Amino acid sequence: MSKLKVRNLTLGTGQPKVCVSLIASNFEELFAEALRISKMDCDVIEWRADYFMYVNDISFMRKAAYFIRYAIEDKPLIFTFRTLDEGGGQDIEIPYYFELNRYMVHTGLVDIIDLELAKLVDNETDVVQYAKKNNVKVLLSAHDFEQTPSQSELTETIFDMRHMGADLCKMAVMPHSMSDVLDILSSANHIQEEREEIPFVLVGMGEIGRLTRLTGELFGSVLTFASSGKYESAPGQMKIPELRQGLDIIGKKNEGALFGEEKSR
Ligand SMILES: O=C1C[C@@](O)(C(=O)O)C[C@@H](O)[C@@H]1O
Repeated sequence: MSKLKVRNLTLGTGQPKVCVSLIASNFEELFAEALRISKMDCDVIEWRADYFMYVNDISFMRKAAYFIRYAIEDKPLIFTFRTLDEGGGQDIEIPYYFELNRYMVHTGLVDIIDLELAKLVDNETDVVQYAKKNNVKVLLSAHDFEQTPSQSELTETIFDMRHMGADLCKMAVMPHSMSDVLDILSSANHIQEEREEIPFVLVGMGEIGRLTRLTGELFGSVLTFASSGKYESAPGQMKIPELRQGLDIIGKKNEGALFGEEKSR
């Protein structure tokens, strides 16, 4: 598993790190949720800004980001604006999508920006280079809420993301059968075996996809998303205690001799 260091956290060692999404529509809710989530047993926080009603006001966005950073202290923060096409809460104009991400990099308050691969393929932007120049990591993502693409499509998409400069590559898709789940896991296994240097996340959403949220230590996904207890940012997310329990059971800690590694969390 390839390693990616963000603040004091190293993704890609031991168990997948647990991320909770911060969802709020107004300032009052944002304050309350940021403080509540900051006390949870998670490793990373994702601000899903597509649920925030002031997203078109850049100075409000800066204030909101300041408050989140204050509340979560030193925890790594992913800035995500998820568009409707990919299961998000609202849309914004494409030029503003890039401007907003650029601006979040500029504030120095976020550690990772999540950019949708499809937006980068279809539009000219220097936001990836800008983030890298400013030491903000780039997560490229793709979502399919309808189906699970073939195993080779999953794998190739992750490789394409890496090729386009992603520090972290993520796909979340919808399985409808256990053979879809196996395709997701097989693709993950292939990526970890063939391209060990790529930090990635492959998620199967929905109830039957849950297995993929638990098996990162075995199949290479470096991050897993949990429900905040109040909101799920995608179907199939578990609450943190049950997710942690599952990660402990499925992880390698009982197989030290077999895997030849020390458990680390
Ligand atoms: O891309 C992802 C993964 C996710 O869709 C999930 O399935 O847990 C949840 C989203 O908030 C996040 O941006």
